[in-house]
Amino acid sequence: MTVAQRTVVELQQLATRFGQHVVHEQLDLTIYEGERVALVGGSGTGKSVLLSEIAMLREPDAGEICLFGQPITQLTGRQLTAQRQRIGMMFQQGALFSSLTVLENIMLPIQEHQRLSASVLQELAMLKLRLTGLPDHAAHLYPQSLSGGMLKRAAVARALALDPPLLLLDEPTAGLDPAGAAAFDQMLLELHAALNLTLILVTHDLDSIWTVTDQVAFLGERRVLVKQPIQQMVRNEHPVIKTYFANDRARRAIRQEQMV
Ligand SMILES: Nc1ncnc2c1ncn2[C@@H]1O[C@H](COP(=O)(O)OP(=O)(O)OP(=O)(O)O)[C@@H](O)[C@H]1O
Repeated sequence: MTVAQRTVVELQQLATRFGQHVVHEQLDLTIYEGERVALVGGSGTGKSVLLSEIAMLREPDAGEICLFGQPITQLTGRQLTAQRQRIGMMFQQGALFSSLTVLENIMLPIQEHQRLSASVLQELAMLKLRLTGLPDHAAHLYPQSLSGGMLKRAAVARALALDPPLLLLDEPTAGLDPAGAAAFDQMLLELHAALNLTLILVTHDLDSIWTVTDQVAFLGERRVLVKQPIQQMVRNEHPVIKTYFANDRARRAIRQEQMV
């Protein structure tokens, strides 16, 4: 007997417009529990906007968004709050409060939703901090004194504060050096396995796509052209997809030849 995969995100016939500018039209996308999905596409194809619609930070102009099997338009206020807690979001610049320490930043969402003693709150926040591989002393630092890599880990720790099963990341490795980006990717894989997460990341980082994701959703022509594993995507003959991955194809072909 096959077990039906549970959908975490289902987008049906989505439209997004800014005035006359149509970003998405009749966009469909389904993401299943446990998937590690990259949202990929040319600049301006609406990847970040789509991520904020999935995060319920922006409403689409038409179409339906179902999260964890529930259409969000049918949710009451309390149900919406509950649904929001099931989504962790890491913004491109980290978006931590500069006046708070890393630990205080992580504690903030927990404080908003749960009544806990100060010591339990701190313990929980420390747990998230350690999960992302940050050293304990980072807890008491302010965001501006962190390196780029540490800042991104702190942002992930905060996104995980409420134990969300779905983690969204907007260009997580942008601005990191190759070693830092590779270490970050490894951390994402470990978090995915340890916490049974569903991951959706907007990224232009081809190394991240190959390392972290098992599915790639390609945005083009105002919709998701295709969702498939990267191994198939790089062989896709659609002209827009072919152009996007042209350099990657060449680079990896050379690497494989060198390995023979
Ligand atoms: N608040 C806004 N007001 C007007 N236009 C917007 C707004 N937010 C996004 N857009 C437009 O929507 C389009 C999609 O933007 P988005 O940032 O999602 O693209 P993207 O695919 O993430 O691009 P990139 O890869 O360059 O980050 C762009 O043309 C952008 O200018």
